[in-house]
Amino acid sequence: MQRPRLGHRLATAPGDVINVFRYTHRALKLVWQTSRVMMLGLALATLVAGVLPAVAAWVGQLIVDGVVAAAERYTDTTDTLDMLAPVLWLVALEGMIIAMIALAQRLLEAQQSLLRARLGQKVNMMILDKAGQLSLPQFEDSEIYDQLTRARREASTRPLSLVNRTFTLSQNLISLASFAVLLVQFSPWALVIIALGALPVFFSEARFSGEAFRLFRWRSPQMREQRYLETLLAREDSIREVKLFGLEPLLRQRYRAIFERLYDEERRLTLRRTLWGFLLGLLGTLTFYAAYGWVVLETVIGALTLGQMTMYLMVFKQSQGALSAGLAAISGMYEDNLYLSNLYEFLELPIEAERGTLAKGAMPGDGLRFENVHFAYPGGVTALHDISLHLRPGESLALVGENGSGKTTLIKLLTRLYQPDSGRILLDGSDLRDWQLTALRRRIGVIFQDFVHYQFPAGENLGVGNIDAFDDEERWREAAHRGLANAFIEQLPQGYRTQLGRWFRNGQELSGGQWQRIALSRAWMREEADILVLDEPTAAMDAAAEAAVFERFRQYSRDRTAIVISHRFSTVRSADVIVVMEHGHIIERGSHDDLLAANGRYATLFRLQAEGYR
Ligand SMILES: Nc1ncnc2c1ncn2[C@@H]1O[C@H](COP(=O)(O)OP(=O)(O)OP(=O)(O)O)[C@@H](O)[C@H]1O
Repeated sequence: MQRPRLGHRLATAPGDVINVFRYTHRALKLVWQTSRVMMLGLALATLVAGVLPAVAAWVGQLIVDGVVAAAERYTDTTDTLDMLAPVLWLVALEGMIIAMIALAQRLLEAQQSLLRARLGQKVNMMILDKAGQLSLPQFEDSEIYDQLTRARREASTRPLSLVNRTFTLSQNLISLASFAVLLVQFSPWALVIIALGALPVFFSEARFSGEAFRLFRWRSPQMREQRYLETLLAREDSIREVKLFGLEPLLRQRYRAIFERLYDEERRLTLRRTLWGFLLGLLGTLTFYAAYGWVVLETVIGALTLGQMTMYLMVFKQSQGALSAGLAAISGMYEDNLYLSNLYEFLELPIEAERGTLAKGAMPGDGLRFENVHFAYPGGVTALHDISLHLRPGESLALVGENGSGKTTLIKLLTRLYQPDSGRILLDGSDLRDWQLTALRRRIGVIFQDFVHYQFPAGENLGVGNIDAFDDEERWREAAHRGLANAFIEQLPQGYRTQLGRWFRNGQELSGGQWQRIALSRAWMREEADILVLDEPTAAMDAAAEAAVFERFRQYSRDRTAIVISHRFSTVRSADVIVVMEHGHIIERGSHDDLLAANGRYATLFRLQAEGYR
């Protein structure tokens, strides 16, 4: 495995630097859109928290000088309260300023935490929206999957972090400017000393942020693998097999090994970051004490009053704090920008624009045509070669062939989950590409062999088959009747309202065959669909159930085009056309009787299966 190229380059050219910060304004805009009130509140609280410390330092100076002056004037006969009154007022003022700073800080934190929640939700929704727009080939691309995972893991907190840092930076810049006004009166060199102390840490932090980000990117495939192993070890649908095969130790060992490898890199980076942070941080301490000595010296020789000395020391300390906080904010912004680049990379993935506009074909009633269709999966071998076939409305087609011969792929093309590499697929005389996707999908009802077991109530498990009738209980019942699921659903504790699956409270798990009946009924939710496709719908059913299912299927699909994929010839034989596929080619086609008479592949397979039943 390749080690990450850590620390290989930081943005150095001016263009790069600007580029690195290019997401800042987008993050600001995002927060602005999320809540204007809170963003303005944040800005105000930041301003207050930025200006007040300098004011407090200045009042502090007035207090000390006031005390010294009072002490000088003090004699036994003076009215103490009268003399101290101005100083006491100043002390009260200082107390109020400190209270205001505390209030501003609290308000900052409260608004940040509320914004964090809203913004996290917003970014997650953006990611999920985008995920919904990706095409199937994009989903199957592991690079894109990594991008999605990275975006989901880190991106939701980054926009707010960026905004907070922008504000922290402004707050510290304001403080720094106000401190500078005070410090310049002491000496302009004081500013130079402070800057010299803080810059080295800044550069090292920026460098390490870049390295940390590259490490994060480099390890996203491993993180994904780790998550997958977690799923295997902790999900009910896999744990049964994992337990029976005794896979736990092996999987846990893999999980640990990935962690060790990642941890090793992380430890190296953390150690280096800490060491450099400490060494360069010493410089800051050193410059502070140099300045300290200088201020003390000036006071001793009488150039500064005691009050001024107290103020300058405080201002020195606080300017240094403000400068390093400001610089840390900049390097943090750089880091946030790197992570946001991930998010925006994902959000800006090109998606195929919908070009189709047709809601009706050019030749209604022509049915379905495949014309010399070729197709290969991205990066895979050719799965379909030169497929041509024509199905008229009302005709039924059965697809048979060995595993991997291309039957399901043909259906995926028919439903436009993938596009042919060459050739055309026509519905009612118009290319599928020219059809409006929603209009096309409304006409087709498909149940794939790996249909989803939704952890929803039974009725909704049917409702998903037709989003327009999702909640329609009448339609659920009708569909369940057609799919032979009504009998067992009605016996569930809450009938159609019974939660299915084991994930949630009171969930009822179904048998494989019962789930298949649910899936079949789902297909019947699409009353307006005139093309029905069942990809091995009855594999988990007993023979009697299968016979009953197909009896119903024939009854209800009489005026529709029906496509069935099955390995059971008893199911297949009644279809109008049977197509035999092998390695992506159609090798035979015809009715059951034609194919038996031709005595080819179909006849051999049919006899083989019939033998088995004898
Ligand atoms: N998503 C995919 N990406 C890449 N290759 C795929 C993908 N799905 C299927 N294939 C490959 O395409 C070929 C045809 O697969 P397909 O699923 O169409 O076969 P099938 O005839 O439906 O098989 P089965 O009877 O096992 O369901 C196989 O060689 C398979 O490895």
